[in-house]
Amino acid sequence: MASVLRSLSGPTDLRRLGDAELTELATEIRQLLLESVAANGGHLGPNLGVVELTIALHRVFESPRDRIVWDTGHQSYVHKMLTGRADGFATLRQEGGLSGYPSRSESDHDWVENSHASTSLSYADGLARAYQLQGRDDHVVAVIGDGALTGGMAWEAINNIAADPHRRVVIVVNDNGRSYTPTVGGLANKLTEIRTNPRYEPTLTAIRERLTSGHRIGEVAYEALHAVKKGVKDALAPQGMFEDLGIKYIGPVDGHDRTAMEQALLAAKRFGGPVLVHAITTKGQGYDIAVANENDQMHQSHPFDLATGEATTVAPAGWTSVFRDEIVRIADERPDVVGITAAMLYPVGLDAFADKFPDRVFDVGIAEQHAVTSAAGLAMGGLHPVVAVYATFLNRAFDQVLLDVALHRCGVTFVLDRAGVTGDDGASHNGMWDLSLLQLVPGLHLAAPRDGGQLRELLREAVAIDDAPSVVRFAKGAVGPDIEAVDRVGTIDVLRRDAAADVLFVGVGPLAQVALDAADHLAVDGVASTVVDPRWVKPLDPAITDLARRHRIVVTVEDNGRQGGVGATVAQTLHDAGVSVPVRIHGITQEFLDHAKRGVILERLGLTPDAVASDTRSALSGLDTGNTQQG
Ligand SMILES: Cc1ncc(C[n+]2csc(CCOP(=O)(O)OP(=O)(O)O)c2C)c(N)n1
Ligand SMILES: CC(=O)[C@@H](O)[C@H](O)COP(=O)(O)O
Ligand SMILES: [Mg+2]
Repeated sequence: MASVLRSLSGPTDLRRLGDAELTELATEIRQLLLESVAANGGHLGPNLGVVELTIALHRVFESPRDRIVWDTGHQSYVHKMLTGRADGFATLRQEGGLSGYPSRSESDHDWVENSHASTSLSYADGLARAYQLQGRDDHVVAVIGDGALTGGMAWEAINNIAADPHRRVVIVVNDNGRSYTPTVGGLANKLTEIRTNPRYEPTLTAIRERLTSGHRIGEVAYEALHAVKKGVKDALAPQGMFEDLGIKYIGPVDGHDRTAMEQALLAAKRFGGPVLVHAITTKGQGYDIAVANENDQMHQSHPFDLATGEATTVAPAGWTSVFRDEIVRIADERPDVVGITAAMLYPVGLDAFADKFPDRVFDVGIAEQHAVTSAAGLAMGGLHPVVAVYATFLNRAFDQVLLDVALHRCGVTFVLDRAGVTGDDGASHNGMWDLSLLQLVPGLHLAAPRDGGQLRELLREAVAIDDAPSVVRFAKGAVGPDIEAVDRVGTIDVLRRDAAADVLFVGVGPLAQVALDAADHLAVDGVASTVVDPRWVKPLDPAITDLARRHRIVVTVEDNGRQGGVGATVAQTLHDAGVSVPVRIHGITQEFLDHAKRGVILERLGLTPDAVASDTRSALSGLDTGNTQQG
């Protein structure tokens, strides 16, 4: 690793560096970002875009006494390098290595680990209120992207922060005009105007020259200029909106001009009340291949070749690509079907639909709550919306699913990508909640396809439901070969049927293959099994009770938290039907999982054929000795 970065033991060392060293530091940081993300994958574009901004932040503010909160946290690599963790970047996002997001166990400089967007300003408001009550004069800084600023929570926080002229919160808007794709919405349009309006700077220069060239140089002229400048700026950008709310606006500032950033941040630090610094940056700055990448400016990269920017590991056709193709076929047949994305058009696979039917796919920004309730509105208006989000991000819209969609029996289909263990992005990204949360929603239909063929079939069954919410959830990454059923009982697929079977395996989604392989392991010991895939895990087909009655034990396997998941639902269903067959529930332990590869985590959780077979063997022998332990 290079010299200036190596010489830093923490952010205070930044203040002894001169301009030349600081410029060299920025170069070295970019080189380390490129090397470590090319090797490990990660968020290249966002971090290349905040190099100067982060250096300026840590020179002006005194972390950790001053709290710096990163919204979403995917752009905190530079912050990590400047707070003593540059050496760790060889292990970025690896098991036991550096997390790709802030991590309290890594550093006292890190505060928020949740990578769900739009939360930073609420943390900042809370921290600042605490400081006010304790009479502390420390500073709170929240760095929020233009994308995250489209999230509803951000505006709830702004409403509160602006309420008190003494609330010492510095909001740094990192405005690069992009989430993955260009950020959308009225606010984004105004921010875009200020970034790209050629009139803005020459107009101000011309006014300043005219006013200062006349005889009225001095306060009056300055005030006139200031009033006109503000007038011009108001015409171009929403900072008047912020100031009208009670938040001082500073900017727009070139976020790659470290000196300008430091001046703006110093002014904000001295302001002593709610203040917003509007930084204009470029995602991918310093790596032209990223800047030129139309899809997402290398927002989230797999390991790649530095020379070409091309991924070095070609990801096999995944679940998302199956959905991407099938939703276009459905859209061809069903003019009432429309798509909704929360700023993730490509990652959720709605891009092909949007290309073919641009008027029928809506990007609402990072606004999942709005997405869900506006979908209810679309359904009430006679359309059939398909809301495509990552499973974990639906959590924040649970109330909207429950009471805006289900209560009104709206025909809305939710497609949950990245359901189950995702791994690399840490605890807040695993889609381990939906099979539990959605079990609570009256009337909702919930499907977990085991392969691509079932995804296509279940998606069609879902969009055919027009009087209730329907959900289809699938995992991150590669999709296995289709698993043929030997029979179908009600909505349940029978995948294996041994004669006089002792064990009934209930394999959910892609873990149906784990159940099949575990049955193979047991067959070697002479243990016979039936393996079923419920397909619709809600409502669970009542045939499950008759199937269970004919076995000595039921073993469920799912890629969701154990608490309240499919296994728990099966156990409750059997209990309610008076079927006393013991149930072994295999799922994700109900805890926050540290980052690691999906396969490593599944192994650690015992969601493998060996582990499931071994547990089943001991459960069966327990039955033989009279120990009928549920679990
Ligand atoms: C609630 C939620 N929805 C979606 C995402 C996925 N996501 C991660 S970063 C990102 C874009 C963020 O854009 P912005 O805030 O402008 O930050 P930038 O990457 O441009 O620095 C999105 C949509 C998320 N993290 N949280
Ligand atoms: C930060 C964020 O929420 C996403 O960018 C996340 O990294 C998703 O990654 P995948 O799309 O690779 O699952
Ligand atoms: Mg952005």
